[in-house]
Amino acid sequence: MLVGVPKEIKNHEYRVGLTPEAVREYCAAGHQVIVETNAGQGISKTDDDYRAGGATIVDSAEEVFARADMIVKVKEPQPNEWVQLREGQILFTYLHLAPDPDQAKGLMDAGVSAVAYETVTGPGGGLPLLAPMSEVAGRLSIEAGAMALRAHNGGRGTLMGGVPGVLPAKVVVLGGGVVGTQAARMAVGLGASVEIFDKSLPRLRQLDEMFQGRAVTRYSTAGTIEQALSGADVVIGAVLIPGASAPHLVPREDLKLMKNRAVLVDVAIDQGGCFETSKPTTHEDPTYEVDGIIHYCVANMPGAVPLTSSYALNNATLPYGLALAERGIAACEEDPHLLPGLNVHQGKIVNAAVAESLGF
Ligand SMILES: NC(=O)C1=CN([C@@H]2O[C@H](COP(=O)(O)OP(=O)(O)OC[C@H]3O[C@@H](n4cnc5c(N)ncnc54)[C@H](O)[C@@H]3O)[C@@H](O)[C@H]2O)C=CC1
Ligand SMILES: CC(=O)C(=O)O
Ligand SMILES: [Mg+2]
Repeated sequence: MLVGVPKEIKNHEYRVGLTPEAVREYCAAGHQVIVETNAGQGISKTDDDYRAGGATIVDSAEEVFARADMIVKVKEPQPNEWVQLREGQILFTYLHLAPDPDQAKGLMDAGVSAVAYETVTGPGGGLPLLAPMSEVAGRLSIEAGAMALRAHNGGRGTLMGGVPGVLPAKVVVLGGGVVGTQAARMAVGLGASVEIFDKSLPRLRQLDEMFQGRAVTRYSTAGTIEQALSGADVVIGAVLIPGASAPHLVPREDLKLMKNRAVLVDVAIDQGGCFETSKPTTHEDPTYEVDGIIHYCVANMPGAVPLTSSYALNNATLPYGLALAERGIAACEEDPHLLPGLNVHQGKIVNAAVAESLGF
């Protein structure tokens, strides 16, 4: 198969769909890979590094989209990319279609077969192609929250770990999955006081074991979340219902329960966000304020640490990408875990949770 890698074009997105090492694996398996010139610039990989892996470098994204049988990307295609996709072509990337009907329509109109990283499932449960970026974003969320708490950034001016004689910040984590666990680990490491909320009792039990009292767990209801908001300096939004738009766990009226200039970091923004007042922001202008509360809602957080993120992503996507390159879209029919990844095919949304969430 001819596999194509365009340079990412989303705001401050420096990751790349395939690393030179991954290109080498595709080529060793008998595939050809074309890479847009400078696609690896954000991870300090040159065109020569890609050539050494076996790739052919082409001058434009247009050429990649026109020639490749499968496009491997990181972020959802942007409007000028939708129109270059075509029937019979495979797109393998993050899509997050549930809160994005315009993109869904663009991909349906293009006729492309689009496999979304975030809805591929794992043999032991979980979302193996979302997990590595959730690890990155979870860890980054505490750095983002700590930065936003600083006075010159509009925040309350609380230091995460406090100092002897002064209380640490209180961090409330909504959702104790991959993002939430990594966020809690970083917050605990900085010495913050940490509460983790989830709806799954088995998950809360695992977290209780894991943190050994350094973070406390709470069952997630509207009432318990309201109680936690009043003391919070930073709230991390990390819930997920796979394929669906995130539930709004904090309505606007609850912002008044919070301390002035506290911070909300909505990692779940790519699924629409779990705070009513969230709207996607970019690395260029990551925060805004509503009712005295600072909101950080960057939808491609791992793009800020592209070296770590591109390698972590490729480690997870490589076997699935190779299967698609080998067997085409039939690989989805043959693998019950890759099948839920197929979101768009022959002009239709074919993942039930995504279709339902879009109202299609
Ligand atoms: N903004 C960004 O750059 C990035 C965003 N993400 C997003 O972060 C979100 C979380 O991802 P993961 O941690 O991998 O998901 P996950 O599936 O590992 O964890 C989600 C957790 O939320 C819990 N949950 C569901 N409903 C809940 C409720 N009402 N209250 C409390 N907990 C609830 C689930 O039980 C589960 O433990 C996703 O939307 C994902 O797309 C992930 C990576 C990067
Ligand atoms: C998961 C996702 O949306 C990201 O890594 O940007
Ligand atoms: Mg995202």
